[in-house]
Amino acid sequence: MNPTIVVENVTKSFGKKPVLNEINVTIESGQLYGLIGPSGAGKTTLVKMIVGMEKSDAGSIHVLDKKMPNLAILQEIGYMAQSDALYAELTGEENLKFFASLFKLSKSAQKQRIAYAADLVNLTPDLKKRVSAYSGGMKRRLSLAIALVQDPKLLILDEPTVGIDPELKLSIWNELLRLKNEEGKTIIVTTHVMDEAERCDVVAMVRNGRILASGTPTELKDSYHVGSLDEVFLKAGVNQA
Ligand SMILES: Nc1ncnc2c1ncn2[C@@H]1O[C@H](COP(=O)(O)OP(=O)(O)OP(=O)(O)O)[C@@H](O)[C@H]1O
Repeated sequence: MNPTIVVENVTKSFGKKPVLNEINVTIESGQLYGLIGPSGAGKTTLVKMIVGMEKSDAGSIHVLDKKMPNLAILQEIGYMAQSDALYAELTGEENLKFFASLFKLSKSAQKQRIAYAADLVNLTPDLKKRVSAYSGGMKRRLSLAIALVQDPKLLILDEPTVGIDPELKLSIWNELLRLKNEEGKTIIVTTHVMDEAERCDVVAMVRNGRILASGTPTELKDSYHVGSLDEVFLKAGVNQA
């Protein structure tokens, strides 16, 4: 099977500021792929390009064999952005219904998916409340539920667990692993947190718009002769400087 995502020689600047430099990434079907790096490294810009929301200056991106941007492929992508794009005057349930209606789902499948997604993020008791009355963490959880609602082949989650308490964070990670292992979903997660990176099949360490190193967590630690991904990041950064 072809890889789900192929990013080739992608370069991007905003004005005169280079943000991504010659990025190459291949993500296989059914892989949980982590993009890890400090604030401003370029992770969000890269995932926005994979989704088709930003255009690269050079290079190409293919998702499920289609060159991005491609409107039809959006049916296959569940995207959770870093800033919540929610309708504040609608309830949580109405937001979920609205986003579910954008996808090819029957009415009964829609109902089932909304119940599943709301339950996963512990929002079922709050579905009838308006989003304007939600806390920051509740809005993050609703955004994650929206990304999952259409049952996409590919999940792209930009810092999905920021502002979420440890217990729920653990259950979300367990569900991501289940979606990968049992349903064969391909998942991209961006994170600042190394313990989340440890759970990924493959990790790419991003800094200053470049990929410093990539591989499985074990491969990375072995090749840098260190015991943690934090140390890999530090060593890889020194090599770049
Ligand atoms: N629309 C834009 N216009 C101008 N500069 C931008 C724009 N979007 C991002 N940038 C700049 O691009 C760089 C990379 O930003 P990006 O959001 O991709 O980083 P990130 O790794 O996702 O960071 P964080 O973890 O804080 O979200 C930053 O210096 C940011 O200021």
